[in-house]
Amino acid sequence: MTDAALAAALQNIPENVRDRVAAPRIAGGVLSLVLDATGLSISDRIKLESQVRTGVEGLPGIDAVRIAVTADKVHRTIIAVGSGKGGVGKSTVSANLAIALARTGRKVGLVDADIYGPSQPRLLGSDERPEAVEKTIIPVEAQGIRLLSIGQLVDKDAALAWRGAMATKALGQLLDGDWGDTEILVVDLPPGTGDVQLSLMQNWKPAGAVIVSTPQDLALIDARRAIDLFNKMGVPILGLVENMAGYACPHCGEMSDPFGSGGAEAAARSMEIPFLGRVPLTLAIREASDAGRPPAASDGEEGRAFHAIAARLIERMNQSAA
Ligand SMILES: Nc1ncnc2c1ncn2[C@@H]1O[C@H](COP(=O)(O)OP(=O)(O)OP(=O)(O)O)[C@@H](O)[C@H]1O
Repeated sequence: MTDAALAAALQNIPENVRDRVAAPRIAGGVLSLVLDATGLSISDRIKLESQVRTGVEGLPGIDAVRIAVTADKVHRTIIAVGSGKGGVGKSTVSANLAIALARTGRKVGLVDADIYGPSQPRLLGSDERPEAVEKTIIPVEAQGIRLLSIGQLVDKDAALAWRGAMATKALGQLLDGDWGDTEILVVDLPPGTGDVQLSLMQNWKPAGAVIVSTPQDLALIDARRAIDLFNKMGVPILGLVENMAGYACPHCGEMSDPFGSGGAEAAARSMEIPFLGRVPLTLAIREASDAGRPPAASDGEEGRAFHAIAARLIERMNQSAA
């Protein structure tokens, strides 16, 4: 009878989730089994357990059901995106880099931890509010990536007034969100070298950092400071991105270099860090970004720089993992 009851119970579990069931047995009318929820988000895990329970509960020979849910830890690579000062396009680069990485087939998430200007919801054209299950926030989906932003949790002015402890607590909520099978988590940091940066490095150990700078000397001096901090904390610099490098005339497309050219690449060389590439200053990038249409999400000319930078970043990640 027990064998027959067990066979009937397994038959009643939907076929697409049967692979996740292990060690089923019936003893004293209690059906027990192990359910493998590896890679699933909390809400999908709850759905899976309920599907199995609904399938087997009340069948002849089964008085009670005990399900042990297990999950292997998904290996996740955290990439911090920092800059020495504000306004250099760190958020623009983070968003487009995350999208470009996702377009290579990886599962990518973006954490907007910039308490001074959480702009990712606007850049990704998403005004969806994330929900929470069992106090864990579930990222929203936008432009092929998953997103959690401080800007989704509180209004802009509230975040601006935060000091140390509050900002790091918020960072924790974002990073410990329900990222499911996300493989790469890009973290858009506030500019400079403050509590959020320190907390990220101490508590989440990013695999590496990408530094964004403009070609101006001043920005590069600031960038060096950010690089120093990552170095001191033992976080490898994956590379430097030069943003707003050269101005593309919106009429004729001709490039000019109001701030000189090659400065960031030379600086990267002198600091012995990889140069990941440059993104030109163009009206099209600004307009698309402001309209919530990140250039990297389309195949147009403007996205090309970001795709090339993502490809170089992947090479670097592979090298530093080897
Ligand atoms: N390559 C670019 N071409 C044209 N405009 C750009 C480019 N990169 C960024 N911008 C524009 O510059 C402004 C600042 O960019 P962004 O918000 O990404 O900078 P940030 O460094 O994250 O700033 P903050 O530190 O204030 O958050 C935005 O209006 C953005 O659209």
